[in-house]
Amino acid sequence: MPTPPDPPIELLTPSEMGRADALTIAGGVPGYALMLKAGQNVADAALDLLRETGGDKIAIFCGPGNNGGDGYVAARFLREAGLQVAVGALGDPRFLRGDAKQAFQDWPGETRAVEEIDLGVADLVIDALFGAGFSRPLEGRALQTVERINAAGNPVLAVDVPSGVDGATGAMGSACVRAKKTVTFFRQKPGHALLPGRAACGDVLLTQIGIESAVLTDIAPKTFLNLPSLWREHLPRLQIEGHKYARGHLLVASGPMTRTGAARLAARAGLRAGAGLVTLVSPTEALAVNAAHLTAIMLRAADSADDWRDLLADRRFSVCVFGPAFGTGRKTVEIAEVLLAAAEEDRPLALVLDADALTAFAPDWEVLAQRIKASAARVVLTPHEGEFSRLFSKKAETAPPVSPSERAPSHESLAQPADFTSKLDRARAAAEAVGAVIVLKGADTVVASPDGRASIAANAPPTLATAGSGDVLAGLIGGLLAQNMPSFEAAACAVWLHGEAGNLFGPGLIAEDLPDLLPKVLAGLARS
Ligand SMILES: NC(=O)C1=CN([C@@H]2O[C@H](COP(=O)(O)OP(=O)(O)OC[C@H]3O[C@@H](n4cnc5c(N)ncnc54)[C@H](OP(=O)(O)O)[C@@H]3O)[C@@H](O)[C@H]2O)[C@@H](O)CC1
Ligand SMILES: Nc1ncnc2c1ncn2[C@@H]1O[C@H](COP(=O)(O)OP(=O)(O)O)[C@@H](O)[C@H]1O
Ligand SMILES: [K+]
Repeated sequence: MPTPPDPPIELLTPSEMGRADALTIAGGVPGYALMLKAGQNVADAALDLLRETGGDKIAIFCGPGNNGGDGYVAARFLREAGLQVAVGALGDPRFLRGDAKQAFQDWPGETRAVEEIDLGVADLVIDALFGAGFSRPLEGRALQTVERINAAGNPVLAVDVPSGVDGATGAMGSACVRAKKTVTFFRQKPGHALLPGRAACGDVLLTQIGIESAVLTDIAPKTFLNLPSLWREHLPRLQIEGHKYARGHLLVASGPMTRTGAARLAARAGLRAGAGLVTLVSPTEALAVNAAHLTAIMLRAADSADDWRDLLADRRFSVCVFGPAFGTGRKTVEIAEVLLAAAEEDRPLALVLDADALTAFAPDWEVLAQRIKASAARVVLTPHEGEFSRLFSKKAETAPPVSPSERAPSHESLAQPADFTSKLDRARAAAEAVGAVIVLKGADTVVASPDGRASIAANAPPTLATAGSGDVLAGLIGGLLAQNMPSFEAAACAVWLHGEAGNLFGPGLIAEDLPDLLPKVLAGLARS
């Protein structure tokens, strides 16, 4: 029997996790049984860490909710395992309720105030202050406790999420615990993948506590880790009898004479990603410089929006990457409009609008949204944070649709400051408002689809922060779209391939290196 493919890895918001919990309890599993298993998993992870670092003294900081409850359970198991356990409570533990109260009552040791815990002697700190219920920036005693834990510098094991990190958004307010490891339960949360939360978690250990995956049918999560399991089944498959046109013909628009490199990077990436043919469309003045650098990639001239209209009369051109280093003037808007208008039901066309093509519309995102919605083209927009803010800085005249996530931005403007508004929510709201797949780039690139699905990538190395690497990404997306991969999956796949190529190369990476790493990354993907 062939082994079934790995399923996509869902990320559950704290409220979705609450539903998973509630459905499990409604199915007959006591809530305290879940907490016992969670606390046991924390204790096991603590024992593993101590085996690495040595020592037998553990300080556990327990908060006023069920995260604290997990802490009291772990304290009991660790004491039973022969360790010296000091427990500090934030808030009076006599006011604990429900399962956390039970856990406190079952803890046979002493409980002191957090301030009384001596961090100088602890070999390991367990942070069970706040988890899924963390709801506002830390202040007062809670803030002081977190700052004291960080300043002491002991290795920290966080329960569920490092305290101070919002599990839904990865945001932190005033401060958060810096953990060496984070033990979480059932499924990871967006806050484990989104920055700055991801950086505060250390290694994330996913453990099971008796919640069945079947509860996800009811919850229908729409956020996923960007891993091959999310898009593998949509990868292009070569046909024995296939010809190059069956793999799509990708156009990439070049900028003027002194700004041609970005398009060539995108074009080469598109070809490596598997587009059957790639044509660079160059202003006449830049033909010679482009011609001097191209071999397998073809070259055509187009200067005006009319030239582009004529070019697109050839219906074999199926995808266009438009924007890298193109210029932000009126002509850019006109050509984008020609591209969007060229798509018809019987003339499929996919567009990757990147860089200057986004800035040229800024701040009139509603104009872009109108054009996209009126178009039959499949559209992917690939802004980095700066381009996103520029494009979406203007207030909506008519309220755009609200984000499906629990912490929806207000939509006064889609480009909210980063505080407690998540990158995930902003990308989702923009995808829905514009009617295109949004790739909101960065170290935690979010790909959001207008249908509400979203992925978060956690595999990209910081070496990708190098000039031209975004152009390569745009080309990769174009190359996959050319082979008819669906837009959301193509964008997510390209983001993952881009990250893996960066990992494969290591230090010293420049954008030119990326396209030629693709064969190795693709071969590894085929083997996995
Ligand atoms: N769901 C599951 O399946 C399972 C969940 N489990 C565990 O439960 C955890 C979630 O527990 P939870 O819902 O009780 O929330 P939790 O994180 O303890 O915090 C709530 C308390 O903190 C307070 N508070 C919040 N922010 C604050 C701030 N900035 N500064 C000060 N106070 C603040 C808040 O006060 P309030 O906002 O009500 O005033 C409230 O008192 C989850 O992370 C996991 O570890 C496991 O046992 C296994 C099964
Ligand atoms: N710190 C980082 N870690 C991982 N990936 C990053 C980081 N910074 C940027 N990237 C990635 O590098 C690419 C940069 O794209 P972009 O900002 O458009 O650059 P350029 O315009 O120079 O091509 C994006 O894919 C982005 O996700
Ligand atoms: K915690």
